[in-house]
Amino acid sequence: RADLAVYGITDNPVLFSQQSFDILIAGGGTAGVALATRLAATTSLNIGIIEAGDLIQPGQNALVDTPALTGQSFTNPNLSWGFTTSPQAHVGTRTLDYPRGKMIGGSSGLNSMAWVRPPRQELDVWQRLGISSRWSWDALLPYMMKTENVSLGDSSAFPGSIHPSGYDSNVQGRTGPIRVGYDNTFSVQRPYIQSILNAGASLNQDPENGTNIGVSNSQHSVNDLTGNRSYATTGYLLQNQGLRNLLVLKQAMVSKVNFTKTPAGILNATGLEYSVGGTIYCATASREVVLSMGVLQTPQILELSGIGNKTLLQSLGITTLVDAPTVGENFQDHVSVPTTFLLKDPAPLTLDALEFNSSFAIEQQQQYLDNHTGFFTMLPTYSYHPIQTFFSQDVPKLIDDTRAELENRLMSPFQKLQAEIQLEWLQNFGIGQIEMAPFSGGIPGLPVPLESGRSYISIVAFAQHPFSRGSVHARSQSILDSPIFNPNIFDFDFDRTMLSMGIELAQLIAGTAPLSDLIETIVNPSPGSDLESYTTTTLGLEYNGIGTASLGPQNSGGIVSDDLIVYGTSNLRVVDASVIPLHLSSHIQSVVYAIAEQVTV
Ligand SMILES: Cc1cc2nc3c(=O)[nH]c(=O)nc-3n(C[C@H](O)[C@H](O)[C@H](O)COP(=O)(O)OP(=O)(O)OC[C@H]3O[C@@H](n4cnc5c(N)ncnc54)[C@H](O)[C@@H]3O)c2cc1C
Repeated sequence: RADLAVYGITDNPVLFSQQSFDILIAGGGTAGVALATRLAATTSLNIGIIEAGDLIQPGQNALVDTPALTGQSFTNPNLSWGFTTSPQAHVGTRTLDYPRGKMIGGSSGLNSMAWVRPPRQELDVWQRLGISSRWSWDALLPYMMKTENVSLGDSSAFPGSIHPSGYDSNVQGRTGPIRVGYDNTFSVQRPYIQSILNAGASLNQDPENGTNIGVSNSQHSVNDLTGNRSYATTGYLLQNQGLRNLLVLKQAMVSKVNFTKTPAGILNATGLEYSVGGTIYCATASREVVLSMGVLQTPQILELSGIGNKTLLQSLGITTLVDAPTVGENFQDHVSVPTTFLLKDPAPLTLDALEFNSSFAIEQQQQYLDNHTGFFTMLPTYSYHPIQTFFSQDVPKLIDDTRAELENRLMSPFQKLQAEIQLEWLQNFGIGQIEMAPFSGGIPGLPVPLESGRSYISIVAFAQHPFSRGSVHARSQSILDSPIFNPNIFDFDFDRTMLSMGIELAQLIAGTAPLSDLIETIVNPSPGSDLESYTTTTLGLEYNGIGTASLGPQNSGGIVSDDLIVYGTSNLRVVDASVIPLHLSSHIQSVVYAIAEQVTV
């Protein structure tokens, strides 16, 4: 097979349309870039990617590179799509921001870099949903390892940790494209860790080995050689720029998948339609088309291409090619609530000091430039806990209440099965229900504002297995109109209860020595305030959305088969976070990369 006439990265839509591709990928994000680069490097297939965002070169934008600046890019229109939810009925009609990466590398260039391995049980349970063991822990582990290059670093700073001597090369990858480091800069995280252990949490020396319960030295997708983010662009694409069978078109919007129909009525994807500056172009693929546009836009493009709920498509004036009522349904994400505590003066140095102590900020900037370490590389520590660890007395009532809530609901068989599994998990000591993450510093925008010149610790609780299910659907026939996105937050009271427990747990940790010795007072929620209204105004999503083009049998609501092919088509595949059927007690980028790594064509 001849190589492409042009390869690398281009912004020329005409040149792109003239190439002979075997495979076209819509969306050059986390999964899209990982998949394209692997396929191009290991096969002779000609691969094209169409990405709406730009290429951000290493060193070009500190908001992408610098760990401690994570969060500042979330609403930056040059880097993020900046989606907003529909008004949320159960939280006072609030709308919430929902950032998604808009650049080559997608959300891997925007995210908070937590690198977490999900637990074995939570992947293996997919088989109960009718999904093949091809997606089990044992099957995915080699790919989770293949994507990572874990650097041991100096983790002796972490209280109680035996790394690197506890490092297990049977489960940790050492040669993959994404550089992963252990945290090595701690400020108030250190007393926090001692306090959460003193409050009853366990220490986990080996969280990558199938059980992630307890406190461990956290990993992040940060390159310890540069102190910068490691992501799909730097790890996969820029390392493979010489591949003559890979071409990326940047700053172009995919607007539709083109199909022909076989005599048997099966759709055959022939290529993609895309627009640049209002002009429509087409590129063709002789073998297959892959959708990797992420959890909100993959279902949107399916619908715009005629695959979705027939009634909805009719209302938008779109001809239905495959009636697939569950496209865009089954959305799940973790929900979170923050607490903040004012530290006594003189306080330990926190990230707040970068704002009010200019000599410290200059010193840290220099350390970051010289040694690639220090406060500019600092990210939150995270840990996972079953509710039994801290709230065992509440579990029986919680289960009864949730069961009663479920009995009154109209649910699809797929949802019912998921809910049954989640109920069982409430009695399972190996399933994390609450993630706790301490941030060294205050969080702006909460009801009680930050006092300048003072230092804080913030503790955020994240519910890992909400029962609520949301949806995302096309708003119109145009890809330029953002989809209607309803995460349906707190549709189940269970989810609210989890966050109330999270606030209680944060207060327990902050009230336990040695952290308690450092704290002057709790600031948010303010003492005596109404917790329900506090949670309503301050809750957030964790941006780990999944499930909108789910793996699963077609007759129970799955959109893609075990090989990720969309039902009703012969060669349209979805490879991104949309295919994950049931939420995991972990951040998910490591799983998204592994899914892309596992695809063979
Ligand atoms: C703010 C934030 C923080 C997060 N924090 C963490 C974390 O700390 N740890 C963790 O593990 N996970 C985290 N996540 C989740 C994780 O990053 C994502 O789940 C994962 O990156 C999703 O990968 P994806 O391939 O599904 O989609 P993406 O990486 O989002 O890729 C989709 C790509 O498609 C492109 N695209 C969309 N529509 C079009 C179109 N019409 N035409 C052309 N291109 C298009 C987008 O621009 C994007 O590049 C976070 C996510 C966000 C957004």
